[in-house]
Amino acid sequence: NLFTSKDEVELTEKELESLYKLETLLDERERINKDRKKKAKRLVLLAIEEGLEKSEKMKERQIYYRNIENSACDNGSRSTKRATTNECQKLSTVNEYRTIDGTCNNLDKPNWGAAFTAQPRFIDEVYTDGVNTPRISVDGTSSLTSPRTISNSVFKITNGKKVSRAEGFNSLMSLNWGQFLDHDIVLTPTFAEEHGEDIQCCEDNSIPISRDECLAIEMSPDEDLDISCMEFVRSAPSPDIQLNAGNQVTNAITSFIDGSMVYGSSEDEERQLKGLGGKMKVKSVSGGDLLPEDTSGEAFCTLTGSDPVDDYCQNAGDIRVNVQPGLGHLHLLFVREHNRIVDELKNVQPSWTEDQLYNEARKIIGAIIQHITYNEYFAKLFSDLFGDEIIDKYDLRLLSEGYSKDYNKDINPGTRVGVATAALRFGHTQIPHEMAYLSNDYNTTSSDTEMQFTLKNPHLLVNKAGSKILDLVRYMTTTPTRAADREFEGAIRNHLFNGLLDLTSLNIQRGRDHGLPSYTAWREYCGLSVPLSDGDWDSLTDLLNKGKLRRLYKSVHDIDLYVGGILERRMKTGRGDQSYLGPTFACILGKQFQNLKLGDRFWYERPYPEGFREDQLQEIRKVTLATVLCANTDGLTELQTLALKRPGRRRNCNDERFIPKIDFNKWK
Ligand code: HEM
Ligand SMILES: [Ca+2]
Repeated sequence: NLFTSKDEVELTEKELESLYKLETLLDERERINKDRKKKAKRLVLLAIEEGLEKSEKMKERQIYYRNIENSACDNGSRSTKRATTNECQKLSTVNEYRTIDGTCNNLDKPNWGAAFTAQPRFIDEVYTDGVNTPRISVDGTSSLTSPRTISNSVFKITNGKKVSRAEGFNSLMSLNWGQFLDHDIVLTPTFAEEHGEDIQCCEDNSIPISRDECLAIEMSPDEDLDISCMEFVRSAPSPDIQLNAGNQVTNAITSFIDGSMVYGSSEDEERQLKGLGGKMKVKSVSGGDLLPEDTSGEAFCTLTGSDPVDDYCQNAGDIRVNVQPGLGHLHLLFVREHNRIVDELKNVQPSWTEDQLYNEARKIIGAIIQHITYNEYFAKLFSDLFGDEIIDKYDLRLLSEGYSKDYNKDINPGTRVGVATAALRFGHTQIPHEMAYLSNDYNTTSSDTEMQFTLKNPHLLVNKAGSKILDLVRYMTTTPTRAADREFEGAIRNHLFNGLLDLTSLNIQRGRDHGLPSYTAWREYCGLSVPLSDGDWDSLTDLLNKGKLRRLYKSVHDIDLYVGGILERRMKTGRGDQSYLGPTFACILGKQFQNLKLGDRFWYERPYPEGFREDQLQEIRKVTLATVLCANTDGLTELQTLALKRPGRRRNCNDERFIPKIDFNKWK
């Protein structure tokens, strides 16, 4: 106790007044919280009767996941296979290598982080009926403003031009890395028709169709697009649904940062992708090895038709590989690196079997992806992703030598709903207006392809039998990303996948679909200041555009997490630069990536057998994205040391002072 009777302090009148004000404010806040809780409880009680009925109906209905029949489900039926600790103990490699579906990572909780489990939450779901009906305003009666109206008001480019501001310091590789990482930790399946076809939620782009699987988006009065209904299919409920809880959604892939987008998240996928001799399957063409062709005909991919020879749909460990060429390139890069590592290992271990080569190469690839993510993506971007405060608070710093002893089997590594549905989607602000090639003088850009024409279309990557990859890599490592701000390019805000679709509207609606609590609940969860009343807009000093928000939402407590998170002022890094993220998204992502580090038994800094021998670990610690790019890009002779940043100076790929190489003799 600071105030003992001896040194009791006499307060001035002004100080007394402030103290009194503070006490009143605190009382007021407590009352409001009590009221809010009471209101929420009443809603849940009201919903129990009607809601339970609905939840039963959802469970009974056969659920068909889009495009993933071949992975964890057989013939479209749901996989209910779950691992047990006993089964895990019987696996011969349980101490050394990850399973393909992420089971048995945690030996007490063998399904934590595994594919096809329910996404855990940081904060409980909020549904109006306690089950699956999207939330309404906290006033208890008004519905929330349409996501598209919000998008048109706050996410549109307003600088008079069509293109948003460039960041200047970060290369497009950083955009690709964010998406590649996202596709390692989460894939949320949506409903689909019985045979996998897309569900339609709007008739002729104008009239919403009434189906339980739909939440079509209403267009706004000030509309650029000539439609009055935007497609939106709801996420499929998780098989792990609890009778008396709200709807939960599924993660179809492993949450762990384990390279599942390279190898798949099920044995079936793995079998399809594995080649001979421990290597991954490739399509060998004159420009080098490319990703294998999708033969299922179900790839999320449309070819342009004008280029039938230079176009094909790729197959990889994650079904989203064809979403954009920069993402597809990273998939290809790590398949090439896997195959290169197998050759290196064979040199030093000529007697190893196919399986030994495959398993060890897969383990090294997983380690490299973890290392690049925490070392370069989180910490070395100009403007760190989180800022140093978050890096320290959430143990995100890597060791430069020795082993990590931080593994904690009580930490659930599962990708949280708030991460997948909102925080990690910050990356959508960085998407550029166009893609192109850059020639070897680093000056001449080929004619640009507007971004919307490169989506779902791998042409720029596979063009001319792979011989344009070098030009694409030059473009990706040199061109800046768009700023991580509130502006989103028309290519994704009006013409996503070259259609009439708005990614930011989808993000907001997905939050409501998944029962995400509103922005202020997340601030409270993160220990940040919270508005004291429904009308306390002034307390949102971290947000820009308060005026606009006031027109869009009835109460400060109605703001969608995605909207609040994007509009928040960005945090400062230790050097005084601006980081990428505001405090709320930084907190959500900080916690998630702490869980993915401390809750992963195979975290690469752990000792052998889960991790590596110490001398091997030192080799992995040297690797940068530039190392991997130099080793696997035909004709690339020089590159900056940090490929996620734009080049200051380019270094020779063979200069190991700047672009180090793994010494595989350590695997002897
Ligand atoms: C050209 C680039 C990109 C395109 C076209 C794209 C497109 C999409 C689409 C269509 C969705 C699903 C939206 C929905 O219906 O809910 C999505 C989800 C998502 N995106 Fe992106 N995205 C891109 C880049 C990125 C980047 C750079 C990041 C992160 C840094 C990112 C993070 C996410 C996350 C976390 C999800 C949720 C995944 C899930 O739960 O299944 N995206 N994106
Ligand atoms: Ca994974």
